[in-house]
Amino acid sequence: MNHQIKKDDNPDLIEERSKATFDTDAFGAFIWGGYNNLKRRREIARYYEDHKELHDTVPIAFMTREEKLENAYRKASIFENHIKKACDVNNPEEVRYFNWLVYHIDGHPTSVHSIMGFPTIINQSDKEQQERWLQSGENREYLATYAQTELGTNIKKLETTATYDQKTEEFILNSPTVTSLKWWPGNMGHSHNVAIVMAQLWINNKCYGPHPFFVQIRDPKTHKPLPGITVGDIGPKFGLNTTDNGFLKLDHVFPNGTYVPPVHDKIAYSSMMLVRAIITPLMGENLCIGATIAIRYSAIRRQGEIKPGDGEVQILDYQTQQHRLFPQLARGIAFLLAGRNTYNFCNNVLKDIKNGDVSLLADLHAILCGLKAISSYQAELGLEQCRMACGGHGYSAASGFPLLNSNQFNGVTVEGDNLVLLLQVARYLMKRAKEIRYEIRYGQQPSKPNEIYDYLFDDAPKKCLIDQAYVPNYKNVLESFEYLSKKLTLQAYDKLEQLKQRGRTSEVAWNECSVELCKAARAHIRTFLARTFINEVNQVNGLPLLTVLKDLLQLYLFYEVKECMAGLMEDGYMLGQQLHYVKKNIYEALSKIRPNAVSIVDSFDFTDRELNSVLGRRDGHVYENLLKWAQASPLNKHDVLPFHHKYLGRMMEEARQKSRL
Ligand SMILES: Cc1cc2nc3c(=O)[nH]c(=O)nc-3n(C[C@H](O)[C@H](O)[C@H](O)COP(=O)(O)OP(=O)(O)OC[C@H]3O[C@@H](n4cnc5c(N)ncnc54)[C@H](O)[C@@H]3O)c2cc1C
Repeated sequence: MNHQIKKDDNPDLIEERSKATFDTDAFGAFIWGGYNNLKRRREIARYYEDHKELHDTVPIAFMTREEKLENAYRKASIFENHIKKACDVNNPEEVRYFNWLVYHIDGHPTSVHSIMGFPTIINQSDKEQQERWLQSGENREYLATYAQTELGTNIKKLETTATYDQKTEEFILNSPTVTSLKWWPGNMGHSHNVAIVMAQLWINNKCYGPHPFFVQIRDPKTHKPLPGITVGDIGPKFGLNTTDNGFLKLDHVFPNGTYVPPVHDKIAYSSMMLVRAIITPLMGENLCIGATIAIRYSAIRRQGEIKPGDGEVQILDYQTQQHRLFPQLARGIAFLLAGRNTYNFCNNVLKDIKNGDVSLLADLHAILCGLKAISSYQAELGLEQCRMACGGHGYSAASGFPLLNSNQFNGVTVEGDNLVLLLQVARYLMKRAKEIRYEIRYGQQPSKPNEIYDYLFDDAPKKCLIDQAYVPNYKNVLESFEYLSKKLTLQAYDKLEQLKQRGRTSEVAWNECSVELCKAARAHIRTFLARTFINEVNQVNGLPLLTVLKDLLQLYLFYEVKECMAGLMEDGYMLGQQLHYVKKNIYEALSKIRPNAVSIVDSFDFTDRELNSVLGRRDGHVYENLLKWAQASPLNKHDVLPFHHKYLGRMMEEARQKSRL
């Protein structure tokens, strides 16, 4: 049963919705972690809808950058009055959802304080600092950005210095070179007045590595930059243009406070870990939003015939359209599920770290790096598929894709460039490979199961067992991923060791293996994503929902096998005939998903505000609203543009006069 059916909607959507073989609310509850969460999302969305002062005055696609910022500043100033009424402020998911509804996708002027600056203060300050800065930070008496990246430096070699002056007992922060300028921190350009600055700590001519410093960059009252601070916006970007990413030059600045070392040196990265943990479900959500827009539009768009004379078909009936869109849907769901799992894992490990237990830190770090890299990359490619699937209208801002996709572009870069992150996963895998080769497991109790990488130590079947069984065997597919991941890990390790034996330094050998190291990392994350999806589906009760989830899982798993078939086939592990079974499974899953496709995307329960797309509207009334959208364009405020006669008009008039001569 589809709960979105409404009498006056587009008849094609009503027809699609009436075919649902499962309950869309049950699916929604599965996706959002239970019926109560689904209910709370609806209540929060209703609150947002009922409070017009939180809405954009015009679609932001029609606003200049300054107008976007002013609109977001306006909302930020009333946000606090509303959030306590709209949400349980102790529930991060409710807060995130309300934020998303109010500010939507293009960033906003308090975002970095909430997701990076303030969490850093919470996680990395001592008791005295907390007394001074915690409550006031929560009240937003100040707004803190997180300033790590520099114009031209790499993280390990940050050039910003924090030198301890023994005489005055003060730290002096400095940007000694042009490349040391902080560049990119969100909201630093104009909105925030405090920066958590990562700087190399120098005491007595000895460098203690990068450490965070709490630096007041603007006067709390006048908001003018403080002495020694040069700060501003870095200019327009691909997306996120409602965020003022900034530059910062520090000229002998004295931050407050004394230095207290963290419980563990890795805790300095806890803010980044938390953000990475949030990124994967966000990537899933973005991809599901793109799939929702494209699938709904494909259900109302009729173009061409399949059987001559039978009339124009919905473009969703073309197998190519299904093959383009449904895997994005399945991947989006896989990221949502894996993201939810790792977010919980991350919070638990961060608690452990605070208590001095860092035993799971490496596992967490590797999984977060890898998931962030894979989910952001695949979401970017997938959203582009969704855009292309909408033809010409996909290119219009009315589709929502220009804003959605251009903002997605930052996902592969922020919080660590994807390739650099994959290489970090590979470092972790190389440690495991060494353990396998030497038959020892450093620092691990063999009795303590570790689902993330235990498979690397197990003996998987030497032959791929994918067959043409009527019911696909997911275990066989998972074993194939495990086989490939282990093979690529050991191959990369052996090659590294051989290169070192031939005299290469570790660093040079590493660089010469880096493409293969990234492949191993991708294979490890693919295995993790597949296992999580299988585990989640296995926990579902209720046959109608289970059936549709299994269709999506079937598509997900076999599509991923197809993506990595070269690796599976090159050593004869998988045979040509098995590839045939894989493709058969994909096509079969596409046709099973087709009748439920609109109901699946309806189950996400995205509001029109979230979709921000004329093409993806819930009611399916696309064409009349495309006209309304176009008419709202500021260009159409005038019948004749004010500068027309000055240029084009004059040009045409002069040409006409010349031809009369
Ligand atoms: C929208 C946006 C918001 C941001 N917000 C913030 C913020 O709030 N605070 C903040 O501090 N920073 C922020 N950043 C900066 C961001 O974290 C960095 O841009 C990102 O980590 C990549 O670093 P980089 O720009 O120095 O890229 P580079 O390190 O210069 O990477 C360029 C290329 O070189 C390759 N490369 C680099 N190193 C290696 C290596 N070791 N091995 C192999 N290949 C390598 C990369 O794969 C990449 O292809 C933001 C960036 C963006 C785009």
